[in-house]
Amino acid sequence: MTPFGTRLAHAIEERGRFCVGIDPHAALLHEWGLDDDVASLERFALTVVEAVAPVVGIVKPQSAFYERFGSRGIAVLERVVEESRAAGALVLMDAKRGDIGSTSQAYADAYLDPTSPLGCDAVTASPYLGFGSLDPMLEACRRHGGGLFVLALTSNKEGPEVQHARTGDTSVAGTVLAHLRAANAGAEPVGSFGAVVGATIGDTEEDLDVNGPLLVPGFGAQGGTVDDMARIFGRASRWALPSSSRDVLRAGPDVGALRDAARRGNDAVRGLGA
Ligand SMILES: O=C(O)c1cc(=O)[nH]c(=O)n1[C@@H]1O[C@H](COP(=O)(O)O)[C@@H](O)[C@H]1O
Repeated sequence: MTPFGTRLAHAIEERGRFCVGIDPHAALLHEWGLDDDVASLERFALTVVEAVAPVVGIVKPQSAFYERFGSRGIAVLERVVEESRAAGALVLMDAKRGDIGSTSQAYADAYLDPTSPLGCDAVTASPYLGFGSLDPMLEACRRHGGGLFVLALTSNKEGPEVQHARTGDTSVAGTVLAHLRAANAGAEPVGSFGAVVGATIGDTEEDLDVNGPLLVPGFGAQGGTVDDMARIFGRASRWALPSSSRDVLRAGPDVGALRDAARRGNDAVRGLGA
């Protein structure tokens, strides 16, 4: 199986680096003139897939917005995964999973095994039970050509209390980044193990070059700009995936308007890393 890093590099080359988040917020369902029920969830999510999955390199459904409808919401999420991949987009499941190793194995089986109903190209993970607890997910990525995006410096204002905490000279975020750098050592053109670094974090002294992709949420609705990303990421922006949900989704429900919004986002970040 071709490694995720290689597949991602092709996707960026062919379609661009912009990632669209498929997050059916209750407020957005309302803005689209829909009810807050599972039929509306399905209409919303599949309209977004139809509009953006044929044109962007990667989409990121946030699992929580589907989970809140129970098993029927998860069934919609399965269709989002399947139809996005059929339209040629990579699917990054935003589930932010992390647990003791034996349970991490079950998360790996759920999201990274291609035979699973929710099998995706990549998944987000939380390292706060210790980076080593994610080993079953890393191993599944190696086996199946999947990718993992591990929280390092998140876009929310509460993140620093944990992520900037230091032991000796090293911050929690620095430790996560060092583990990712080791996991990606020697990979070409880029590794399969990415970091999540918000567009809103401001200047950082951490070395963001992990020879892996950087998922960069916080672009758009949370205030992050292209200039911020160019400044914060420097040469690491070569593999940055700026991600936006609400900013694009507000353009719906018209398929053409949604697609235009995705194209505008893609164009805006094209020059990053040049
Ligand atoms: O992992 C993520 O995607 C993520 C990490 C982070 O640090 N901040 C963050 O906002 N996210 C996710 O990115 C999306 C941001 O949505 P918008 O603010 O609407 O663009 C949501 O799905 C968040 O859960």
